[in-house]
Amino acid sequence: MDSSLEFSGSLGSVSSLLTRCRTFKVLVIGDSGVGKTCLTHRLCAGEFPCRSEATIGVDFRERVLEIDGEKIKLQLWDTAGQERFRKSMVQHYYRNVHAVLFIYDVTCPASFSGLTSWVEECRQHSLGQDIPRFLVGNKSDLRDPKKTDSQVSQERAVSFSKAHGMIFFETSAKDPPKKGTSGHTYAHQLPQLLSPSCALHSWISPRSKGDLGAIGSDCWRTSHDASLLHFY
Ligand SMILES: Nc1nc2c(ncn2[C@@H]2O[C@H](COP(=O)(O)OP(=O)(O)OP(=O)(O)O)[C@@H](O)[C@H]2O)c(=O)[nH]1
Repeated sequence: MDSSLEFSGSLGSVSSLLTRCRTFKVLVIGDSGVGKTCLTHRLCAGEFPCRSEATIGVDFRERVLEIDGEKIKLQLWDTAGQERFRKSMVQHYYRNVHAVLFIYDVTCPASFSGLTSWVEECRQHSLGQDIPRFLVGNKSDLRDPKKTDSQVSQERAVSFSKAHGMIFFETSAKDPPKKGTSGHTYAHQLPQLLSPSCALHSWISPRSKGDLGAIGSDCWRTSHDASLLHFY
């Protein structure tokens, strides 16, 4: 082989090694129909899908973010909410997870009550307390300030998130909220919520490898850009 070709070939593989980005696995769980597929689609494709069917097993969506000059790949695992579509795959979901999003539908109190079984599933799969957890109330575009009884109040969600060491926010995969509602954060801001500049940074940074114990939700809260988290 021509030696110059050989040389440029090896340079190519070195550069592909250098540009390979670190990948972070984010597990998305919650009852069926709360909008996990739509949210992950919004985050990765930037739009609300015109059609969405029940997820069978798991779907993967990826988004590359540049954080502190480094390219980071978020790999979102959109898991099935229906028990019959999860079956024996569940243990694979929990392997090497970097963060978990617990999703509920703000207009469906049953999906909020269902969160306890998702927390329990995490416990059964020995998810460490150092793994960042987010509580996400989806479909805030459907929130009606006049129908408070049939919706999940933000106070209730804040209290749940505190009890379980989660960061809470409401969002909509679809539309902005109606006038008169508050506390909304757009879905496309979620990558920032997961960004190393708030918490993943200290977590993934090689120099803080020995410091995992210090990375709890309080640390996330205080280091966050407060404008993204309307409740804290
Ligand atoms: N208005 C509104 N509808 C939404 C929103 N997100 C999802 N939906 C609708 O809710 C329904 C269920 O959405 P999916 O994303 O398929 O729900 P899922 O949680 O992935 O459901 P499974 O795959 O069964 O676990 C669909 O009809 C969506 O169009 C939202 O933010 N606002």
